[in-house]
Formats: sequence, structure tokens, C-alpha cells
Amino acid sequence: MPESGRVPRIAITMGDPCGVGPEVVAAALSDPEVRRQCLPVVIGEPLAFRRACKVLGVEAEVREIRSPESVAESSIKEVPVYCPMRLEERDVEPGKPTNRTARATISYIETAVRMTMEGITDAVCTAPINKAVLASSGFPFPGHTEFLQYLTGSDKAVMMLVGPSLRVSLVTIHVPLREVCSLLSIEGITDTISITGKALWEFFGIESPRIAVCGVNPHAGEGGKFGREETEIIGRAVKRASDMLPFQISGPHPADTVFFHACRGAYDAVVAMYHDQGLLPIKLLHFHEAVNVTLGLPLIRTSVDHGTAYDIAGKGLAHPGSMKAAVSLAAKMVGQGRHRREAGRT
Ligand SMILES: NC(=O)C1=CN([C@@H]2O[C@H](COP(=O)(O)OP(=O)(O)OC[C@H]3O[C@@H](n4cnc5c(N)ncnc54)[C@H](O)[C@@H]3O)[C@@H](O)[C@H]2O)C=CC1
Ligand SMILES: NCC(=O)COP(=O)(O)O
Repeated sequence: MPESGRVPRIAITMGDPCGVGPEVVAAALSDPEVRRQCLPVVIGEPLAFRRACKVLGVEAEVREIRSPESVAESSIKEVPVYCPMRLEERDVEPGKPTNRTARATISYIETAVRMTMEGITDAVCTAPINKAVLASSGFPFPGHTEFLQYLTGSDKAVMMLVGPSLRVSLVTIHVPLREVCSLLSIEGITDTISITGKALWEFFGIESPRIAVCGVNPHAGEGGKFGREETEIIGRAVKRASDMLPFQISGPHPADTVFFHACRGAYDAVVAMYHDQGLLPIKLLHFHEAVNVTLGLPLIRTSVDHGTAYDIAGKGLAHPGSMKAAVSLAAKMVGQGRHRREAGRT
């Protein structure tokens, strides 16, 4: 449990050291506004972090710490870096990941989760990993979300993308499109709505969340003419969730228009049925501001909305906006969660 009153401590994983992770982390932590909000500790390879600072022309007081607990001794000006698995200069070439960098990337996530579960840090914020690279090194999880669910022993993890004018949660995440309909269930959709509403209340300060649920077929099935998932599954889940939960839940809405209304303030979040249905509108609107948040875990986790971007890694071209927003949102969620707990309402 985080200590009440202390500045939020955020464990920031560097992600794939051969991607844009080191650069966006270095750039985010050079922003005085981000530093004002939290005490960061970078979990990753100091060589990659120093190289990123150099490419960006950032003068950071990098302090390598030997144990996670030493983060508490860091001054506000320093950037503490903890490295659970050392790499060499030749391992961290931009755009050239190896099995060794894949193992290191995984160790950063494991370490950040352990530190946060032990209360050394208050939240985890992750820079991007490359799923294909991790998979080819034997990593059995599709992405962070599923790995975090496993590491924390959680029943269900929900991916939510948060942008300035839109929040979107996903019912299915990293699965082939052709499998989506067979994976939709009344229970799965109801749970996603429930986890989304609770998070809006606990971490976003929304007293009575308004949640719009998407259909999956054109025109939300057009009364069964273009598919029956809306009548047989999604509509029933909306009804069940509305009966059970203290939120304003509506749907199934045609997905081609619901985001237009949501980003103009009609809803606090949209529940989308599959990855690209939800991520397409948010990336279109907010690619350099949106944050990926994992809900349903016993810890706070935020992340960038973009990937490893090997095509621009090491060149100082990566926009740090999503990383800044991810660190900042993690700190805000720590504060809002404390506020709810102290009011005795969680
Ligand atoms: N949070 C995470 O760990 C995420 C990881 N990924 C993974 O990243 C890998 C690469 O995925 P892609 O689909 O190629 O997406 P990507 O986001 O890495 O790149 C897509 C395009 O956006 C550009 N781009 C990405 N981030 C940018 C930034 N900060 N500033 C400026 N331009 C940027 C890239 O140069 C590229 O042209 C995949 O393995 C994917 O699964 C993707 C999204 C999130
Ligand atoms: N498109 C979001 C994404 O791929 C990030 O997934 P995760 O690694 O946070 O599970």
C-alpha cells in the first residue's frame, strides 16, 4: 500500500532498449512539469538511457542504484536508474533487438511489478515492448497486459486507452479479428463494463460514470440483419450490467458514430469489442497524448499508446507526448486512489 502523502513514486520500465523507449523516457523525465508530479525510478539499462540523453541533448543526473529500495534516497534532481540485468553496448543497438535484450526487457517489467507490489513504488509506467521479438524469444504472453495479469494473479485485466477527450476500454485485446465474435460473452462484456466503471470512479474521480457499449457489426447489427451478436450477447450484457451496477450504461451503439459523441462529452468511456475498433479513434485523435492503462490489477499501470518504432529508434525523432502523459496519469491515479481510500470509500 503506498504511503499516504508522499510524492508518488513511479517505476518506469525502459521497455525494449533497442526501441524508442529510452528516448521517450529520457525526454519525459527532462520535463520539469513531469518531475514536479512524481519521483521516478527508471528500470532498465543505464547505457541505453545515457545514450538516449545524449541523442536528445538532455543533461540528466543519472544515478545508478544498486537496490530498488535506494530509490527513497534519491534527490529530486536525480534520475535513479535500477538495472536488474546488465547488457553491453553492442546489445543495445537501435532497431536491432536480440534474445538477450528480450530477456532484459522482461526483467524490467518483473522488477517494476515486484517493487510496486512491495510498496517501494506506487505505480508502474511502461515504455514499449516489441511483441514479436518477445514471442520469438519464448515469452508466452501476447503483451504487457496479459503478463501483468499473470504476475499479479488477477482474474481479469482490461485495457483502457485514455486521451484528453476520449476513454476506450476493450472487451477483447490481442486476438485475431476472425476470433473476436467467438470470444464475446455476456459475462466477459459485463466484467469489462464493471471494471471500467469502477476505475472511472476510483481513479478518475467520476461519481456516476456514463458508459457507452459498442456493437460489433455494422449499424449494431441492424436488428439482426447484419449479425446477431448485438441481440444475443452485447444487448444482454448491457441489460445485466445496468441491473447490477450503479453506472449509466447504454448500448449496443453503432461503433461508427458512438466515438463522435463520446469525444464531445456524451460519455465518460466507450467499451469497444476489439482492439482496432477502440484504438483507431483514439490514436486518430490523440496519438501523442493518449495513455494505455491496465484496469483490474491490484496496482496502477500506465503505458504509452505507441510501439517500439524501430524505424526511428536512436534518432531523437520520437515524440515523447504519450510517455509524458503516461507518467503524469500514473501520478494522478495514485493521488485520486489515495483520496478515495482516505475517504473510506473503496
Ligand atoms: N505499450 C506497448 O508496449 C506497445 C507496444 N507495441 C508494439 O510495438 C511494436 C511495433 O508496433 P507498430 O505497430 O509498428 O507501431 P509503432 O507505434 O511502433 O509505430 C507505428 C508508426 O508510428 C510511428 N511512431 C510510433 N511512436 C512514435 C512516437 N513516439 N513519435 C513519433 N512517431 C512514432 C513509427 O515511427 C511508425 O511509423 C509491435 O510489436 C507492437 O506490438 C505497440 C503499441 C504499444
Ligand atoms: N495496442 C496496445 C498495445 O499493443 C499495448 O499492449 P500491452 O503491451 O500494454 O499489453
